[in-house]
Amino acid sequence: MKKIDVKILDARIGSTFPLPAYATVGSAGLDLRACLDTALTLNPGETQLLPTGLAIHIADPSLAAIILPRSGLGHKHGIVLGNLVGLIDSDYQGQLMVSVWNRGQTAFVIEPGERIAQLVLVPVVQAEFNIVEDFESSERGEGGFGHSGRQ
Ligand SMILES: O=c1ccn([C@H]2C[C@H](O)[C@@H](COP(=O)(O)OP(=O)(O)OP(=O)(O)O)O2)c(=O)[nH]1
Ligand SMILES: [Mg+2]
Repeated sequence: MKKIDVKILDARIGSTFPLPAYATVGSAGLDLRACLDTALTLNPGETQLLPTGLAIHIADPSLAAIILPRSGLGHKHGIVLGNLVGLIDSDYQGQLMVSVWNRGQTAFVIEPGERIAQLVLVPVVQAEFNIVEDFESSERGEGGFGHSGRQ
């Protein structure tokens, strides 16, 4: 398994709150916890930036991490991400932050240490632009945005 440097910024991580870990052998995501001192009420429509108590340094430019909502929180409680998806650059060394957005109709209470989102490591290809006048033609060409219909 790939090793990634992590700094524990809040002493509760690794003691009161477990360090993020894959829940099963096939898990893609590592759950991130809300490093809060007290419970936080997120009112309908409200967005808050929450600390996770962790910093990672991915270091390898061919990797990044994305922060995704947890499906249960998103589907059942309307708790998703204010930025929809978070992207963690391989050279970012600051605290992992989670923008939580209550897109639902009822207030939701986030408890200290609650798992609020998940982190997924993904491969990245960095590309440079090669400027051309015309592309070699493709089957799709410029068709897009539903040009092939719905069925
Ligand atoms: O949900 C998120 C999204 C981003 N970040 C951190 C890691 C990322 O590498 C950095 C910058 O994110 P991004 O490039 O998406 O934000 P920006 O608005 O373009 O800020 P910047 O000007 O710092 O690049 O913020 C988080 O901690 N959580
Ligand atoms: Mg940016």
